[in-house]
Amino acid sequence: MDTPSENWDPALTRLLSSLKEVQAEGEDVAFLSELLQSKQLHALVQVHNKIVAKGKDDKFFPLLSNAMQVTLEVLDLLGNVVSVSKEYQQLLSLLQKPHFQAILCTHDAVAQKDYYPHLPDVPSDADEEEETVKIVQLVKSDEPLGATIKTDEETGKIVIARVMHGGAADRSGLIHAGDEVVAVNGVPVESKTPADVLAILQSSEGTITFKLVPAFSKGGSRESKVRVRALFNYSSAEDPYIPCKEAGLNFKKGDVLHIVSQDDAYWWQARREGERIMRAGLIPSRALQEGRIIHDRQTDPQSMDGKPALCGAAGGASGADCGPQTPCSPTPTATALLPCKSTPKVKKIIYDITENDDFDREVIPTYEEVARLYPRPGLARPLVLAGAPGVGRNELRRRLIATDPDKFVTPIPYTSRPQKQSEQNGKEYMFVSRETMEQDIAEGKFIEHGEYKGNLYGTTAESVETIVNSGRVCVLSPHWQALKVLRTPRLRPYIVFIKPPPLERLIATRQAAHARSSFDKDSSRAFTEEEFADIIRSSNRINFLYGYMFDEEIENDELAPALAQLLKAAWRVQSEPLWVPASWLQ
Ligand SMILES: Nc1ncnc2c1ncn2[C@@H]1O[C@H](COP(=O)(O)OP(=O)(O)OP(=O)(O)O)[C@@H](O)[C@H]1O
Repeated sequence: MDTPSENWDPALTRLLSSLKEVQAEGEDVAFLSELLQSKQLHALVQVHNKIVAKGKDDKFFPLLSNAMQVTLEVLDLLGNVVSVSKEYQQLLSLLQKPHFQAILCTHDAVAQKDYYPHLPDVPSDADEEEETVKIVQLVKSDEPLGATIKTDEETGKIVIARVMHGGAADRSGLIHAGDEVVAVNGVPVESKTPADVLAILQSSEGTITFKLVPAFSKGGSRESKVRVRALFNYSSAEDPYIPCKEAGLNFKKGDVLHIVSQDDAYWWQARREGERIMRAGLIPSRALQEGRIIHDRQTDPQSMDGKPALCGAAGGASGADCGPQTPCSPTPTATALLPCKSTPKVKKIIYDITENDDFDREVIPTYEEVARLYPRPGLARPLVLAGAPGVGRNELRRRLIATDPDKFVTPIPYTSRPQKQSEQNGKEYMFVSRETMEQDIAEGKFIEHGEYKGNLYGTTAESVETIVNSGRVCVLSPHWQALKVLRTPRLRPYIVFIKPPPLERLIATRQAAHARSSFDKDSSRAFTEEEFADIIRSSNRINFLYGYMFDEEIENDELAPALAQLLKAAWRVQSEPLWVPASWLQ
C-alpha cells in the first residue's frame, strides 16, 4: 500500500483520518482506506483541482463546435490535390489518424455541451387545485419558433403539439410538448382554434409572450444519437399528411440523417448530418414510411423508388399550413395519417423476374441505421463495382488497376477447368478439382460462382481478405446477384453503382469507342440496340432491388470522368471515416 506523502491532498487526508476514527474493520473499510491512500486517486484529485482552479479564470471556451466536420472538409480538399508536398502529406496522415479524429469528436461533444444533465421533471403529486402558470417571452425573429400547436381532443384546449429539437422554442428550454396555451400576447386563447392563434402570432411584433400551464412529466427529452441513411427521397411539400409543411425536413436517398427524437410513432424529428442548422425537422417514421411503400406497391405495382411513397390521394386530410415565423397547426387526425397501418407486409411481384430474387423484394427501403467506420491504416475496404452487365464495370476496374497496379488488385479467380500448358497455377487462375470447388461452394466460401462450358469459376471471400490484409485495395466487379453475399460485416465492402448514361449517350459513347458486346462471349461484335435497352432496363431493376446497398453512384458516360470519380472513391475508402450499417460495428 502507498503511504501518503507530505503534499497529499488535504481533503483526502481528512477523509482518511475520519475513516481511522470510525475504528471499524472489515473488507470494505480496508478497501476504502487503500483507495484513499492510492497514488492514482491522488493524481486524479490533483487533476480535478487544477481544472477547477483554471476554470475560475474562464479563459477556456471552444472556438468552434464542428472541428470534425472541418477536418473532413480539409481531407476532401486535399483528396483533390494531385501532387502533394511533404507538409500536405504530414497534415493528411495526422488528420487521418483515428486517435486524432477521436479527440476532435470528443472536443465537439464538449463544445456542444452534449453532456449537460437534465433537470428532473416537476413532481406530478403537486397540488392540482393550484395551477402553476409560466410566462414565456421570446423575441420574434426570422427564425421559426420551432413548435406546433393543436387542439387537445379530450379537453378542447390549445396545447403545444411538439417542440422541434434545436429550434428557438427548444433552445429557450421553457416550452415543452403538452404545455397548455392559456394566452398569447395577453389574448386568452380559450375556445379559439389553432388558426386563430396563428393569426395572433403572425400579427405580433417584437416579442411574443405565452402564458402556459406546464405539462407534467413532459420535460425536454434528450437527443437520441441514432444516425440513419435515407433510402428514399422525401419532399414535405408533396406530402399531404405532414402536420406542418414548414416543419418538414426534405432529403434525398443516400443522405445521412441524425434522428434526434422518435417520441412520436409517425413523425420523427431529424437533422441532416453535417449541417450547421440546429433546428430539427419532421420526417415520416420508419413505420409510417413502410406502410406507405407497401400501400403503393399494392395499388401501383409499377411503382419504382425515387418518388416519395404516399398513401391516398394528395390534398386529403392535410393539417393546416403554418407560416414560417409562427408555431404550427395541429397534426391531422390519427386516422388520416394511418391508412396503411393495418396493411400486412406482403410479397409483390413487381418485375418480370427471371432469377430467384424473392429475398430482395422483402426489403422495404426506408432508413438504415448507420455508424461511422474510421479508416484503418493499411486495411482498406474492398471496392465493389456493381451494375448491369455491359455497363462497363470491368473496363473501369481495368483502368483503375492500371493507374497503380501495386495498390489496386483483383482476386485471382478459382476454376475447375483443366490447366493449359501456357498457364501457371495462381497467376491467371487457381486451379482446383470440381469436387473441391463444389464442396467449398456448398460451405459458403465463394462470394460468387458460375458455370461456363461445363467448368466452374468463382471468387472466394478469403482471397478478398488476403488482399485487404496485404495493405492493398481489393477491386471487384461481381455479378449483381453476389451483392447480398458480399455486403457483410466480415468484408465491409464499399459499393459503387456504375450506372449507364441516358440511352442516346450510351449508344453514342459505345459506338464512338467501338465497344464490344459483353453479352456475346463467343464472338467479338458491337452491342445491338436491344442490348443497349437491356442495359438501361436491368440497371433500373438493380437500383430498385439493391439501391439501399450503394455507397455512391458513378454514371459511366465518358470513360475519363467516370474513372476520375472512381479514383476519388478509392481515395475515400482509404482515408475517410464513412457511414456503414450500424450492425457492422456491433
Ligand atoms: N464509358 C464507356 N465508353 C465507351 N465504351 C465503354 C465505356 N465503358 C465500357 N465501354 C466498353 O463497353 C464494353 C463492355 O464493357 P465491360 O466489359 O466493362 O462491361 P461489364 O459491365 O463488365 O459487363 P460484363 O460483366 O458483361 O462483362 C467494352 O468494350 C468496354 O470497352
